[in-house]
Amino acid sequence: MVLAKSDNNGPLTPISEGTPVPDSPSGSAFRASSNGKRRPYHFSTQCVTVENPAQKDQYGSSSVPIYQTATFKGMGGEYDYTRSGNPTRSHLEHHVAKISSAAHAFVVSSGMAALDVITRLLKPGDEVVAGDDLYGGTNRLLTYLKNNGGITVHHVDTTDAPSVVPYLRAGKTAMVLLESPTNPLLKVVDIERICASVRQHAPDALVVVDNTMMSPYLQRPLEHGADLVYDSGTKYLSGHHDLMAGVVVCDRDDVAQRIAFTINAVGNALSPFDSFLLLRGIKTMAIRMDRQQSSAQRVATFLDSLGFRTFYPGLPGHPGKDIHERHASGYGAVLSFVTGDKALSERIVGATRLWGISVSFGAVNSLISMPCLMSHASIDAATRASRGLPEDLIRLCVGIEDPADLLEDLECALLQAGAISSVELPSSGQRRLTRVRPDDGTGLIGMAVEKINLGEQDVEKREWFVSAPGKVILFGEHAVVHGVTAIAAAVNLRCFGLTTPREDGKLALYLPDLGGYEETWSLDELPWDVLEPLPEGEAHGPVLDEKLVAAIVETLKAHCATKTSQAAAVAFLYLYMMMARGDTKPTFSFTARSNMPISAGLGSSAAYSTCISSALLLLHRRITIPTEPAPTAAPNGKQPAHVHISHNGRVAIPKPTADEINAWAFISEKVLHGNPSGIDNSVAVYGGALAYTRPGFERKAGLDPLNGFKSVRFLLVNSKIPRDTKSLVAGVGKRKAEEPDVINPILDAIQNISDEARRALEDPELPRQTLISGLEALIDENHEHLVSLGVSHPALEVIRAKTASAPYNLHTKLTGAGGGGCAVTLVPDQFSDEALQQLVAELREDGFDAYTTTVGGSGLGVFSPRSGEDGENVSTGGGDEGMRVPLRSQFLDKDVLELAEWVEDRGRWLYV
Ligand SMILES: Nc1ncnc2c1ncn2[C@@H]1O[C@H](COP(=O)(O)OP(=O)(O)OP(=O)(O)O)[C@@H](O)[C@H]1O
Ligand SMILES: C[C@@](O)(CCO)CC(=O)[O-]
Repeated sequence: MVLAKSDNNGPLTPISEGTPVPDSPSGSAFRASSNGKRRPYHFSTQCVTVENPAQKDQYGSSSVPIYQTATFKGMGGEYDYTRSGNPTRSHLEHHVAKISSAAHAFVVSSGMAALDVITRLLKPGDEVVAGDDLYGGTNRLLTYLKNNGGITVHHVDTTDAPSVVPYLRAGKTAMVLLESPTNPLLKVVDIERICASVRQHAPDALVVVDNTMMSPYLQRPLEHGADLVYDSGTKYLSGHHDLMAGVVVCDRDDVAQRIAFTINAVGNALSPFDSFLLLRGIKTMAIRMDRQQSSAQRVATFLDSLGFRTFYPGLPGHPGKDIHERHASGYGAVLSFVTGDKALSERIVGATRLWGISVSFGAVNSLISMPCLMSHASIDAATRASRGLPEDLIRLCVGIEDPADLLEDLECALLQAGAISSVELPSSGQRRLTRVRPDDGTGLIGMAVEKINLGEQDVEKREWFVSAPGKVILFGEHAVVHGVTAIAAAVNLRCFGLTTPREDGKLALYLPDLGGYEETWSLDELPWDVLEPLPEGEAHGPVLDEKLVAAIVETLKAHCATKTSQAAAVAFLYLYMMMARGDTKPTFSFTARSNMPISAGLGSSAAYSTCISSALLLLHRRITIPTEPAPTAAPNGKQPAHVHISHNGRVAIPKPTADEINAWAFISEKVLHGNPSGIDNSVAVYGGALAYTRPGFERKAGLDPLNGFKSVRFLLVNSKIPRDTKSLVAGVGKRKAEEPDVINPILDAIQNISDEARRALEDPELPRQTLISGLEALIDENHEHLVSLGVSHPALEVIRAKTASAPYNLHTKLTGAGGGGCAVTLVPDQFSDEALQQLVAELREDGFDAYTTTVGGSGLGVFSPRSGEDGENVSTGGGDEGMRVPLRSQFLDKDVLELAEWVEDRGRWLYV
């Protein structure tokens, strides 16, 4: 079938040469216009005009007849056997190609059959890159091929386009499988960008898109560079849940020939009767979907306004909204949300009446389901957890019922399940729905915040600059959370924080590294009514005030943060509020920038936590930083009276101050990481290299400085696979609780490794070569244990293999939380700079980032008050927020590569 392409909104563009020009308006993709030129019909018009000019009906039937026959008489005719071809099916395929603006279309017996036909293009040894938030059935078929077909499958977060690149290998990657938006988390994939990366790095690979969530009405991925698109025709195309069908479309003739061969060979083409039904369903597709998606938008807005975390690309805060809008002309009719409690979600699903409990979507009837119990149950619980699929997720597939009925039914179910409560407002008599917090079942979220009389503001009048390093864990990550000793050192990559005073009574947070997050709060917007202030002189306890965390999260909802920026903002506001004393609340802007990769296992969160902790302690006047001792003036006023020994600012911040900063940085880490061991913030504050054992376990807790690392070179390689420390740490904790007999011996073995490394580093008699080769052996051993703990990742194994291959023969382990992130490689003294450069270049070619580094540098630094002239009390005059911006504007303008040097050059820094 050869048809013309359409633009993004549905109409077709002029027919290309060689295309058969249809002679009937109803079979054509074109309409006449007043100037005599033919113009394309709109999508909904095309849907109803089912006529194939090459296939005229002998009686002029206005509906395509069902050729319910297996065989056709005679020889040499167009059809002989329905497995190979059938007129009803041909009509349907012509029609599907037309509305998909594709050159070729095929219809088969189900959506999974469509994927089966496509994956038969693969051969043993091929690699497939697929998303990590896939439809359960797709996942099942890929797992089958992995186990039985010699195919390697890499599950990658395709919503982060750069993270796909490390897996694209010319000559190896044969297929990249995408869904956008994903089902059921509605994450958006940048199809166009990934297609471009595939063309660059693995030009022979086919990009295949499962377009079922959108249908050809809303999205046509062939126009964005995909090679093959398939749909489960059971969904929007048919629209009535009365048939199963799959659709494959493509433009490439060679691929189409191979697909046609497979369909004929395996015999899974769609039956004549189902072809007729599907053809009939398509006629109303556009009008059905218009109604469905407008209702979906209302439902999503309703849930979002109640404070449920709702996933729908049509909501203003959806992180993939812009990308989605570039690829599609609507947001579809599937959305999902979480309640915070699996049992509560089950009660909600069970309480609905109009929303049918069913798998699948796309039908005229609205459906509700819990993916973890239904459509995604074929993915095991651990994999679901590792892919971030919440167990309490509810998916809604919106139909064509009256939206008012749908909303009312949902509201009743939420009320009946106890997810919301209805309060009558005495003033107006109106009802107000309020979400009930799932953890205690009683407290209400979203209550009006009391206006707080802040009284006189006492604002510091100067800028404060702080900085803290990232870290590399050499031995003992994860095990350290459970009381094992770990060895870590500061790296020369840092986070920098700057406070700038404001005179407008507001607090602001600027996080340029997190997608340019910028938020300003009036102090009375913060949930002070939930805060239980720390009694004067008392330290924060070991447990977070979860009520306050939840209230801050709730406050931030209105500000539409992404998950990462929200976490950073919650930590900042939590510390700010907890540190506040009485009515003395400083107002300022805080800006953080870092020159290390974020969420890559190098402790970016601890560096950030240390920066906010020290800045907030300073601004709340809970600590003071000593001024740099000024050289005493000589009697003649010209020469210093005594020799001023330069320590480059080191050891200038006293230990009690550093301890206080570390304690609060740990609180921030708790907000960000759930159950941190405290090693990352300790390195960020104290710097150097440390052996760290967490308090509260059987071993003696402690924080012992270690020597011996300073001269060792390391290579840090960032796999660029994003991952979440919080869930990785939680995953290991869960395994330890469930399989103590497996996990505890691993933890003991890691303790032995840390002990051995420590002994070796502290042994002045040990020959250098023995030390290095001993550390290499321990690196290998430790990595194997981390693999057994389940925190490695294929990309980390690729990095290990590469660095271990000849001529390099280096030893590498994952560092930090794993699951992606960074690997650390020990670079022996004799290893040449040329070889190192060559290795770095090759790793970069493979899509990784690599940095050479030495470890053990300074910890927390604060810009000395005496040398702050650069930024003190200089007003720009034009500041729209009533703030002074001299340092800040320069800080924001600096290229990340120049940042460290520029910051250092500002003046005198004092370090722990
Ligand atoms: N420069 C920054 N600006 C703002 N927030 C930051 C910055 N760096 C880190 N963060 C916060 O820390 C989080 C990253 O923490 P995560 O634990 O995932 O990575 P990491 O600390 O780099 O790795 P690891 O803990 O495994 O060593 C971010 O999501 C963000 O909330
Ligand atoms: C995985 C972990 O051991 C290191 C993260 O950098 C967690 C921790 O110690 O907090």
